[in-house]
Amino acid sequence: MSETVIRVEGLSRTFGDLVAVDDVSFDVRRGAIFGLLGPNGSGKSTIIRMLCGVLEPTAGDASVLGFDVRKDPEEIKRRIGYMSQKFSLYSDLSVRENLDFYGRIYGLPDKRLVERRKAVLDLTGLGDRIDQLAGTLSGGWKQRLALACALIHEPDVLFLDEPTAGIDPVARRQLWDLLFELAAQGVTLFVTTHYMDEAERCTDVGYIFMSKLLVLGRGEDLKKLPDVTPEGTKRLEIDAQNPSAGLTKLLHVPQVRDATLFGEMIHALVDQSYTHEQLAADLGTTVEKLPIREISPTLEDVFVTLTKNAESRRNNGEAAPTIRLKGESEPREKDEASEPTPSPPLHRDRKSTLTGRSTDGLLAIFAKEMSHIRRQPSTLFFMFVVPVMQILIFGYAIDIQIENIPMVVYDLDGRQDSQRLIDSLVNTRKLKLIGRVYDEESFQRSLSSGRAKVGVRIPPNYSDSLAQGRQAQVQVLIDGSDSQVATTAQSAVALLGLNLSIGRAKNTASEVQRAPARDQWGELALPIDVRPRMLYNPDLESARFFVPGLVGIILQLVTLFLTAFAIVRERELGTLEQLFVTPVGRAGLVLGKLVPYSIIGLVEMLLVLTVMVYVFGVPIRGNLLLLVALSALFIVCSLGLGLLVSTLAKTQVAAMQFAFLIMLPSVLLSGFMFPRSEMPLPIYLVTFAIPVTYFIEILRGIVLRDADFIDLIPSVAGLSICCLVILTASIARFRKQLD
Ligand SMILES: Nc1ncnc2c1ncn2[C@@H]1O[C@H](COP(=O)(O)OP(=O)(O)OP(=O)(O)O)[C@@H](O)[C@H]1O
Repeated sequence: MSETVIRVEGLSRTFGDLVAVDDVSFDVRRGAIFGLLGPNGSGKSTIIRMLCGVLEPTAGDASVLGFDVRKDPEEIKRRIGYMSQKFSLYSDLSVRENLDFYGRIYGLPDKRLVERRKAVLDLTGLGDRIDQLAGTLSGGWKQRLALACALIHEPDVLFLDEPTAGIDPVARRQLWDLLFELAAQGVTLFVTTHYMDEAERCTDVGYIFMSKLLVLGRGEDLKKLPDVTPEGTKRLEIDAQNPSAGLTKLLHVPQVRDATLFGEMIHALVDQSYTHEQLAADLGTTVEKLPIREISPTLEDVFVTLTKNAESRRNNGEAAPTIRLKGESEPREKDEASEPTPSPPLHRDRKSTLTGRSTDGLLAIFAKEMSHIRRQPSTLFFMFVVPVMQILIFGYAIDIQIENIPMVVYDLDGRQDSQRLIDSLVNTRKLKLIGRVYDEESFQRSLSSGRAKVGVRIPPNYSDSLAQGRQAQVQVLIDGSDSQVATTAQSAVALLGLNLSIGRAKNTASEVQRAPARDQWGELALPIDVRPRMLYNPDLESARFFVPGLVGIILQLVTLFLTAFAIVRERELGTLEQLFVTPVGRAGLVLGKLVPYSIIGLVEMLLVLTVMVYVFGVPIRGNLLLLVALSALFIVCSLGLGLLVSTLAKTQVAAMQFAFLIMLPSVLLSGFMFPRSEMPLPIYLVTFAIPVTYFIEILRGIVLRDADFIDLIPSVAGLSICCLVILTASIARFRKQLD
């Protein structure tokens, strides 16, 4: 008897209350083509996932090549190949890149990889298309590529989950020819399918219905089952003129136990005693005009009959035990003493660089990720051009220095003093004279139309009042609809009024020789001299304040979006599931995906800093190395956030929404736009949970104030805590999803 390669005993799997696989047992021998059939949702894929070591059984045991699916899933993954239901390779990589990626994932050394690549290309006939992008292959060729990738490491067992779904009959046949070739080479094939003709091609078949294995055996033996063609009955194929009408008639005939359409023919299970003449008469014709022949059942007949029987048994509350036919597929009696020993590898040369550590596959994933990035111009654009555009647009647009506020003057005095007042207003540079008006209505209208934000009315007696030492009143109307503009205008005119008044007061005091105070040179001076001095940003340029903060926001935006999308996209395409069936380690998977983006993050950071220094003229006063080191910490934190988003979002659209949800408070509450100290207490407390808050403090500290590490300890501590919490949460969630 041939060696057993897959052994399944009492295997069950539940998802909550749903029993997906119920007490299933079977054996598969080496070199067999074992077909598992069953309707949608009957549990076929769940069985495959358990056998591939990616889903833990709820009960029962299973082993593949002698390795227990619970204890040694990684050993199994190294030795099996898996081809999933839908195309789950990388569309933006070429045939060669896909093959090389899988080769490296399985740790094939370079020389071996070249040999194996050639072998699988020869087998699948893909050699001419080696540089074609996988996404541009037709359905049949895609499946060949999937098969080639699944074979690159010479697996002993190949699991194929509905490999021919959605491809044309010719491509289907060609794929089956390849499978026969593999079986002839000694590879064991485990195939699930809906197609009965494919079931006929299998050496052994199992039929699963509503999570239970109903029948198991060789196709030919199954067809002879008494349940399928009970004693005293026969199966006929009837070539009726009008098969549908004929079927309806036959279903009412007592001797007809069952009838169904097979293309243009009627297949009927009838009593042995029911003659062809009677049948022809029941169909309203004669036996000469009605070709009838006795046939043996097809596998479809077998499964349809067994399903009906199982349903009626189930309805009667009876158990439906698995029907097992003698043969290789029959499970052995469980023998505790003789635990199966791992089979010797079928293939000779299984050299591999796999270490069995969790970092296996890191380099392969890293290289693949870099290829994705290279291939996608939109990603490159998003990574390098968008940040520069953002910093330029935001840096210029977010300018809180308000100057040149439009002003109209209604000068009723029109003499030298009033002109001096107007000149002084313009000289503040906060106000810009856009016109003069000569009547009250025009004065009001220029404000109500929004043409001017400030209106200055100088009374007719302005010069006289000054000359006579009386108080001169000047009316200034300010449009308050934009509070920032209004406040600037208000303080500009108030300050100007005060300065002009002090000037006049000084002159008067000088004339009467009554100085309120004198400076050290004996000159007339103000009694109290307050001297404010601006540090770090003496000209109060808003670019200096905003641009370093922008660096932090842009860095978070790009790294967060890229990481979240890179992982969610892979999940959406099904390639992540495909990767889980390979020996790639968890750390290898996570790091392989994150490291490229952290490198990109750092490069991007330097790019944005360059724009900051050379375009906005904001020099970095502090230590650049310290800035880069702390930026690296922030990038790790941002990547962690991306990973977290990828564990929460199932689709790329959802990832986008989650990422925005994170970005909004980062922009509005981090102190980037509005000072945190002005926020209400509850919101202020929330700002401590936003990582970019600390990074903006660090950036402003190093860039503007030459802050050193000691100055930054509180921010570094805050950022480190955020980083730790986010990474722990995201890695824990990500790991759980891998299990
Ligand atoms: N991760 C899961 N969580 C919850 N239910 C699941 C999960 N995976 C599978 N199921 C359920 O288990 C049952 C069996 O699913 P399975 O995918 O194994 O069926 P299948 O026979 O392969 O169907 P198909 O031919 O459509 O692929 C289905 O009802 C399915 O909804």
